Amino acid sequence: MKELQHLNKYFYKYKTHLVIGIVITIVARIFLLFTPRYVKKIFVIIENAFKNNATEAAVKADLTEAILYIIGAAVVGGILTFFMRQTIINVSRYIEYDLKNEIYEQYQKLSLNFYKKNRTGDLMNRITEDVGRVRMYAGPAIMYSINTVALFVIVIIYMVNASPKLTLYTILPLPILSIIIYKLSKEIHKRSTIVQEYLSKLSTFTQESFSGISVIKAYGIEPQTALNFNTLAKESKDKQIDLNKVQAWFFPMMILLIGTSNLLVIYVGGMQYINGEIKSIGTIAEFIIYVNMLTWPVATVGWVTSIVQQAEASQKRINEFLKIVPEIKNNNANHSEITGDVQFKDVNFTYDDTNIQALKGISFHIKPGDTLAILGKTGSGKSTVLDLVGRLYDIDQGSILINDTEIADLNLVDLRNNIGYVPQDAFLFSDSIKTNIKFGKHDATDEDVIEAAKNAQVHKNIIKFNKGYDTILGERGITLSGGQKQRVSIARAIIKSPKILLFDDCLSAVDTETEEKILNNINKISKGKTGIIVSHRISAAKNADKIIVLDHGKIVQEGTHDTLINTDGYYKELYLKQLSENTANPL
Ligand SMILES: Nc1ncnc2c1ncn2[C@@H]1O[C@H](COP(=O)(O)OP(=O)(O)OP(=O)(O)O)[C@@H](O)[C@H]1O
Repeated sequence: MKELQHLNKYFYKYKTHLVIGIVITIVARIFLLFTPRYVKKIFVIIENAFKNNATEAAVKADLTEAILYIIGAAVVGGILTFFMRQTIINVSRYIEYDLKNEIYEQYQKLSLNFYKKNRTGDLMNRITEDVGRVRMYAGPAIMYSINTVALFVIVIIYMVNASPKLTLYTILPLPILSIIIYKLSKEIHKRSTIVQEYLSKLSTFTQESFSGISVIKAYGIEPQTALNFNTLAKESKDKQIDLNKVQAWFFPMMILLIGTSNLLVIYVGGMQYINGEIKSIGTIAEFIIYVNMLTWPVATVGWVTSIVQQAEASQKRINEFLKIVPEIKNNNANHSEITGDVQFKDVNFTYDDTNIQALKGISFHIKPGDTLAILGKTGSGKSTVLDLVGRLYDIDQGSILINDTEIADLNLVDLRNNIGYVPQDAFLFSDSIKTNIKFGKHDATDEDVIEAAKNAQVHKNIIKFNKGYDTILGERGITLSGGQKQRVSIARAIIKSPKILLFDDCLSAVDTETEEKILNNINKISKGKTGIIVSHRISAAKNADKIIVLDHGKIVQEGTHDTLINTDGYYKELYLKQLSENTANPL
């Protein structure tokens, strides 16, 4: 229960609902317990009528009164039971909602390292399945526990009053029932976890094969894929049948134990009646109803125990994530003015997980409004420089200054709001093109969106789609070409009009002519803005105010296009190579 203490703050938050729920539960039980007592009364009325030769009218009047009491109590009890669920179960839904938000907020704060260390499936499971199990504790488990305790206390008092000996025999099989249900629930949970695992394996497999359907078809491996699917589906079916075997025991066990208790009541009660220890046969009828009333709540003791154990395990997993202190923290609550002056001073950076030293002693200075181009072989550290400017990671040694202030001392929100980042793999959400472009600036007008798309040279493509800017992208929508995706992603960055623009090899999928146009537009609109362009192409770098060439995390060349094409080294080699390759579009 230690882990579940995390929920206490929520129970406190919804204390009024909970208290009302508990009171309603107790009152509802009291009303529902009118039934057995009035059933006994009916027996007594009839027994007395025979003994005393009562008139038919008098018996009818007494019976009608008793029946009306039973109906009235059942109606009130039913209404209160409805409100019991409406209060306690609703609280569990509120807690589920709060907990999901708490986890999601924490996810957003955690750094990229966290996402690399944890699988997406695991992150999703904690916010869905684990929270779902915790909800079962916060709602049904609490409701059934209160219900059971309230019912038990009241019923036992009534029963002892009626016949202590019969009470003892009646409740004797109940603990056995509880233990059996507990064991069954545990086994059901164990087997259903396995079933769940197989279901998620099956859905991951299907999802991957649909995403990679073009590769599957191109390689003609449909029969093999179908065979793999069949194997997984068969295993999944076998596990489901295993589960059904245990589940099938649940109700027969309950019926058996209820039957045993009923027989005991009839036998022991009958003997007591014959011996004159109980006065009315109605007591036996009353006890039979008690037994049936108690069975379900007692069975739930076993079920609730298993729910609490599962919730404890799930909350433990959730707490593991909630306790992680975000690596990248906002160290400045005040507003930071960002102008776009970016300076790296002897920066070293090593990735934690791979221990790869991606940057070694990097130094450069970009003044507001200037453009820096970074070139270098694959894996030389270019993207890492951009990630560090956006403070996606904190550095090990050296310093990164923005406006002469250490990057870690700037307000993180202001820093990121002033950065427009276009990643290597343009990621677009399954939404309209317009929403994807507006992602960087929610209050952008339609004119702003069109302007940004024009500058990114993608407007003409968009208006050719039937629904233009309202065209939906992604799974249920259309698929953009690699170059179109990159340009929508550029429009998303420039619409923000940020102080610093970061382009990570984001023009690789567009032809050099379009690249030229985009770069010209960016030059025009980014007057006074700082740009860092990572590229493998000279065409993207040649107009930059400064160019650096990286190799194995070190700067091996730096200068302008004119100086570098006249200096032996990587830049000149690349220039000559691309010049000969691209005679149609001279550099
Ligand atoms: N998230 C990461 N975790 C661990 N190591 C990384 C990570 N990203 C990059 N690296 C490693 O750091 C080094 C520099 O990578 P980086 O992505 O900065 O290179 P790059 O020059 O941008 O490459 P490319 O041109 O292929 O995009 C590489 O050796 C890479 O394997």
